[in-house]
Amino acid sequence: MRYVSTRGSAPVLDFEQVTLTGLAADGGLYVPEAWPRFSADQIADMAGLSYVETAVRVMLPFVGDSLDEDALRRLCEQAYQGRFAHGAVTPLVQLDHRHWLLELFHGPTLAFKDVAMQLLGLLFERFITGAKDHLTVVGATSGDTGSAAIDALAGREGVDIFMLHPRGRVSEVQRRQMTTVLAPNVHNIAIDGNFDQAQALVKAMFNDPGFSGKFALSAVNSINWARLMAQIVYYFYAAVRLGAPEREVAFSVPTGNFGDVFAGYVAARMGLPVVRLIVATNINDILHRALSSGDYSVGEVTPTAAPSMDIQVSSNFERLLFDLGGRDGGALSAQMKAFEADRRLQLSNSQCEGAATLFTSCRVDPDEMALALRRTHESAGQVVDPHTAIALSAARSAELPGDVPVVTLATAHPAKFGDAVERATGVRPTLPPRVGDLFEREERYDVIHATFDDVTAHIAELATPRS
Ligand SMILES: Cc1ncc(COP(=O)(O)O)c(C=O)c1O
Ligand SMILES: N[C@@H](CCOP(=O)(O)O)C(=O)O
Repeated sequence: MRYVSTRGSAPVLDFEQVTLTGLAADGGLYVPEAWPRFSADQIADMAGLSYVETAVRVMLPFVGDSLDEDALRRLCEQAYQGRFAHGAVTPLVQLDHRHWLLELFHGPTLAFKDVAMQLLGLLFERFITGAKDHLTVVGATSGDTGSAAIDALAGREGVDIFMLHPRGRVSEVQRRQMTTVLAPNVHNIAIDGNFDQAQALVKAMFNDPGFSGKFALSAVNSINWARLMAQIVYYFYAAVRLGAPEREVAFSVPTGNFGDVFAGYVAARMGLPVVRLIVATNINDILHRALSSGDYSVGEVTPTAAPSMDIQVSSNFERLLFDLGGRDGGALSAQMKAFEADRRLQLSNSQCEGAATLFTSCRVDPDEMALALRRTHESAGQVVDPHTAIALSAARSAELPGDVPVVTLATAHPAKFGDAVERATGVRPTLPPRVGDLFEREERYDVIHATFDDVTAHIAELATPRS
């Protein structure tokens, strides 16, 4: 399998290279040259498989010559056996005759990011063993990517991680999950700004030849293809358990950086019978505007009770536009350059029509989010987190064909957002014992101005240059 950049001019890479590279040299994102496709029989054969075996089947076509099947299986066993608090890794919970929750928060840091990050940490370890250069991982987080990446990489040989988070705009649990990890290779940076600024700084580091020439940079955000690849698995795992390939399934996904829902899009392109992907946003609704009217224009980022979705510029939307626009790297490069200059982009008719065949979007405001939290608690006895509540609200209002089952992705444990959950339901969710004495631990992080020069100077002081 070979990977091409959405902007058409970066080198074509294999899976190992793409995992270590992060952002493409032309500023684009890597995608597989073609989507692998499973037949209905191959999907039917996934019935009854464990999570690990499903993961091997789904990911094998993507890893090419970089890993053989046994090596991939060993990595999946290491990532998913024993690291997740539920034997099914991502269990399905039925809410009523039609609605299901796909619980993605049973990993070590209580959010869906663990599913991909546990594997990514192992892939980094395998691919950098024996490499001459020390890896400098740079990332931006609105709360969950940071803690999951730090858990996966803390203490690993040959890699340092620098994680930028918007100061005061993540929940206290999220912040502590990052800042109480005191391993010497972990460096937390709080910036005075929002997630979009943090993400723009990280992309600027990759795009700056001086900085990216000096350090062997890599990414843990969903700009890294390997992150998305690992997230495709749970769409197959859930849909097959609900009767795919004979039965169609819809998914509702709380969306910020468009990574999770793009993984669902890839699953559909691979042959999974996904009848609809519901893109649920909070009031930071650029994706809802883009999908409902073609208007992808950046507004202010407004802090909400679902802070991990307080995002306007959604990295992975570029991957969708590339695929929907006939995979024309030159044309997309021009479209994205205009977007970067003007902060607005109008989707073409073919992009709008292509998106409409699979995606539905919904903007959920704070009252609707709180109502969904309360109703889910009262009617199904389930306490969900604010991000999940947004997707549940969207799932219940979407118009869908027949009696197709609707799976809402439960992306975080409610205890990560205890205050918001308690306000809506009166119930204070407790942190599971596996996160231990989070509130007693010492915190360590640096506060840095959100400028390229300040942040890169700070990283340059601590990182190991290329040899
Ligand atoms: C709990 C939670 N839900 C939803 C999202 C949105 O996911 P994505 O950025 O992949 O769209 C995030 C952040 O990524 C998150 O942390
Ligand atoms: N919501 C994310 C933001 C980063 O998204 P990613 O999927 O691109 O890593 C977070 O919680 O950090």
